[in-house]
Amino acid sequence: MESNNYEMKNQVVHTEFVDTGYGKNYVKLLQLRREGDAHHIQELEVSVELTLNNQREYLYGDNTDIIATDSQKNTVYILARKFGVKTPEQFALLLCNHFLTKYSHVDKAKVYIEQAPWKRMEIDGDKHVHAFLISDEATRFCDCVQARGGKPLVSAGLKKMKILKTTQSAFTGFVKDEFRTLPDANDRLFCTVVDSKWWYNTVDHVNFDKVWDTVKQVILETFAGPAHEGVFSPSVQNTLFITEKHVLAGVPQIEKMEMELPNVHYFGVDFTRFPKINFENNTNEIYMPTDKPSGNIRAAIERKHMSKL
Ligand SMILES: O=c1[nH]c(=O)c2[nH]c(=O)[nH]c2[nH]1
Repeated sequence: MESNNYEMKNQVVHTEFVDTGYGKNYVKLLQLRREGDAHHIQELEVSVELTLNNQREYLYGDNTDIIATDSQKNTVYILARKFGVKTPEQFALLLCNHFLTKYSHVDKAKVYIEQAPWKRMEIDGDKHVHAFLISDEATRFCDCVQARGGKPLVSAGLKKMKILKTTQSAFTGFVKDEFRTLPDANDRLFCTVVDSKWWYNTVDHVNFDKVWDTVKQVILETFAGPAHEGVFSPSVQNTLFITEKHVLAGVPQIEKMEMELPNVHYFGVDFTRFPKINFENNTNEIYMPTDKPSGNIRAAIERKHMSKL
């Protein structure tokens, strides 16, 4: 990065660039592919960022090297039209490769894509050929970063997936001191909003759609357990770690995974404060959903490559 000396109010300030980048955010596109009556859609929001090999536009107001963010936006549409969008990851790779090969003064290209969660409508149990419904179960996203001369680094993720279970969750045995008021909970509700991201160790022959579905299923199964028994969770921390372990065990192309799980609290309402009310003898349990504050638990794990000695 270029360094520069700037004289300001008779003082010379020495600075150098730590990082630069510019691009177009949130370029929205919908791809429609018609296969006879069967139509397929893919809606994406694409953000592009380029880093150039010099900073003359910042330093001197010299724009000769700037590939306008407007041109970057056009590139998104042109490449989608020319090559089609197969998966968000494949499209991010295509864009990074394009910017690095077309412009020799681009040092690094970064693309972030979010996919709109359209699902095919079902009418009378049949999948509709051309009608869709947005389902915000989870948001799929991916990231691709490629530096000149380097391999593309692709990560993908799943966020905003809210899940809840009503038993098989406990939290006991934590620090007992003068700051503690929370009692041990042997059986509590467990609700979280999954935010996860994983990094690929290869981009060759990866079925990105299949991996995304697999990771989502592993997260759900590790949280919920078998349909009729469930699985016990001693803490959010332990469930988070076991989920990441299962993902790395199940998908060899994933090198590293991070998750952030807020602990969305559901507090029991204290009905002993209403001594004059007769609540009958029933099984209604009433909780108070509390979105803030929430606990927040996060961890990232990566493969440890053991030497073969
Ligand atoms: O699973 C949990 N982990 C914590 O660290 C924690 N802290 C807390 O108050 N409740 C919980 N639950």
